[in-house]
Amino acid sequence: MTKVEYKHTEIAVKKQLGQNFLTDRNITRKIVRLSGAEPEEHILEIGPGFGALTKEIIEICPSFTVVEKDPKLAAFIRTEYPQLNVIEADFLKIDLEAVAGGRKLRILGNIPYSITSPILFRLLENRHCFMHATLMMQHEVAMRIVAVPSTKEYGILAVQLQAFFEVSYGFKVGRKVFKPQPGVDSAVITITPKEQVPLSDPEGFSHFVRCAFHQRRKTLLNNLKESYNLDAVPAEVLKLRAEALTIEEFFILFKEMKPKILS
Ligand SMILES: C[S@@+](CC[C@H](N)C(=O)[O-])C[C@H]1O[C@@H](n2cnc3c(N)ncnc32)[C@H](O)[C@@H]1O
Repeated sequence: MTKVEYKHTEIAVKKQLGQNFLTDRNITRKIVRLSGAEPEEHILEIGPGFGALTKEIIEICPSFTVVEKDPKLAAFIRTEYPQLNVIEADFLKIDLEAVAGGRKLRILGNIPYSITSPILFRLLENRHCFMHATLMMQHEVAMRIVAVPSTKEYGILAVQLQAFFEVSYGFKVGRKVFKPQPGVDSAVITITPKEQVPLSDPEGFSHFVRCAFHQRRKTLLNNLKESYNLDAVPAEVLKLRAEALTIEEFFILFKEMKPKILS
C-alpha cells in the first residue's frame, strides 16, 4: 500500500480515486494561469487532494468551492483553507446547477484518470452551468478530445465534445511531477461551451454519433442504415467513414436523416 504524507495528514493512496498528487509548483501555476481565473469569479475545483492547485487559485480568488470525495482529504482542505466551501461528495453525483446557483462556474481540476469520461459527459450535460473548464487528464485522452478528422484519435469523444465546446490543448505534463508517479503522462486542456449549437435534439445527436462510429472501418451507410432513413443524404456522403467528417458535416448529416421507427 502506497502512503503519501503532506503536512499533518497521511493517506493510503486510493488508486480508484486517481490519487496522483502534483508536486511541481511551476505546473500548478501554469494551470491556473491557463484557466484565466479572476477575482470575484465563481470557481469550482474538482478533487483538490492536498491542495496543490487550490493554493494557487486562492492567490487569485480568496474564496471558492471545492468538491472532494475522499473524506480525509476533504477534512484536510477544510482545516488548511477554512475560507473555502468544501463539498465532500462524488463530483458525478452533485447537483451542478445548485452549486452554480445562477452564476456560471469556472471549473478547474486535475481529475482522476479512472472517471475522466464520466466527468466530461457530466460537464456536457451541465454545459449551461459553466463558462470555462481547465482540466488535467491522461495525455492520450486529451489527444482524443482535441483530435481532428481523419486521424486515429478522432472518434466519439472528439465529436461529442467539439460539437458543444471549443476545446483547446494547453500543454503536456510528464509523469515525474506526480506522487505517486502514474504509468502515463498527462496534459491540460480547456473547454468552453459554445454559445450557439445548431441542434434541436442534442440527445438524438449523441445517439447518432455513437451509431456513426459503431464500427470505425465501416461506411456511414453501413453503420446508419439500420436505425435511420437515409433517403435525403447524398450517396457520396454515405460512402465515407464517420472519421472523415468535420463537426459541421456531422451537423448537416444529422439534419438530413430521419430516425426509423423500429417496431
Ligand atoms: C489526480 S488527484 C488530484 C489532486 C490535486 N488536485 C493535485 O493536483 O495534486 C484527483 C483528486 O480527485 C479526488 N477524487 C477522485 N474521485 C473523485 C470524485 N468522484 N469526486 C470528487 N473528487 C474525486 C481524489 O481523492 C483526488 O484528491
